[in-house]
Amino acid sequence: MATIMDVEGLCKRFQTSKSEITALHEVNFRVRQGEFLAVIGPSGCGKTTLLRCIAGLESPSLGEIRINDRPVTGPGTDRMMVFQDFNQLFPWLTVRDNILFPLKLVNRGKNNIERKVLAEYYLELVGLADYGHMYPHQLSGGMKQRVAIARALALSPKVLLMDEPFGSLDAITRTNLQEELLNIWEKTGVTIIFVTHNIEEAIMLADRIMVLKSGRVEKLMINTVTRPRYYDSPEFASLWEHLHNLLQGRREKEKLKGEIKKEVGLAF
Ligand SMILES: Nc1ncnc2c1ncn2[C@@H]1O[C@H](COP(=O)(O)OP(=O)(O)OP(=O)(O)O)[C@@H](O)[C@H]1O
Repeated sequence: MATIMDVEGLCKRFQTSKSEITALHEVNFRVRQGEFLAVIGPSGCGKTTLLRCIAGLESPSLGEIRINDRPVTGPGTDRMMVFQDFNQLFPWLTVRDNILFPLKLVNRGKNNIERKVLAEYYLELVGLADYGHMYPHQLSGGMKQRVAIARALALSPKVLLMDEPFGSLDAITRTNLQEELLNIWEKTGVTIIFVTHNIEEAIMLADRIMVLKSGRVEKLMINTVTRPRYYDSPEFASLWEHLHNLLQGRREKEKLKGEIKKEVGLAF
């Protein structure tokens, strides 16, 4: 499939009053049209910064991000973001109006009737057709996240950026929403970049998994587990262990131990 996004030599530095923090070092990768890419890594490794750079909410210190060969220079409706926070909806608007508001803002749809049809379509897509009249405070966390997904998708983004969207949900709701997201992804064909701390979630959802460590791409690998995926399958467990070891740095430690042993052996 065609490449939709190129990230080339991306570096991001933040200047604080005391020091300079390099959140991303020379990050390079491509994303294919319709791909589901998961980004995992320890806290502070640069996952959110990477998404914010792609969203155009941060500008790179060096390097470039291109969507369909066009450099990203700021936010745009071709890249919509869904956050972890349940409070990303407008609390004074109903669920339906939360979806309609950005549609009106960017003038999507010919008129109000067409926009309402669009809003209903996306409410139905996320399983909330009967909840359009309700206000965010009347919804559960999982329902709020579904509205946020519907609101983002209604703008027909080329890339959906998701920053730990299910991170604050209980395990059962999280699993349900993962399944629903896969259905939505299949129906819409949207390209998704999904940040998570959770190895299982990355394996369950993604076509490829990027491991970020200290702002560098440690590994970008194809998810070889065949779909539909099951937590208790041997191939799932084997990839989980591999990723877990990568995140824990076990490989490097073992390599280092081996090298020390060799040196000690040589010395004596
Ligand atoms: N606006 C900012 N100003 C200064 N430093 C920042 C800023 N934003 C991020 N950083 C720093 O950049 C590094 C990467 O942060 P980032 O939020 O991208 O990590 P993360 O992998 O998303 O972490 P977490 O998983 O905990 O959300 C951290 O050291 C963080 O302190």
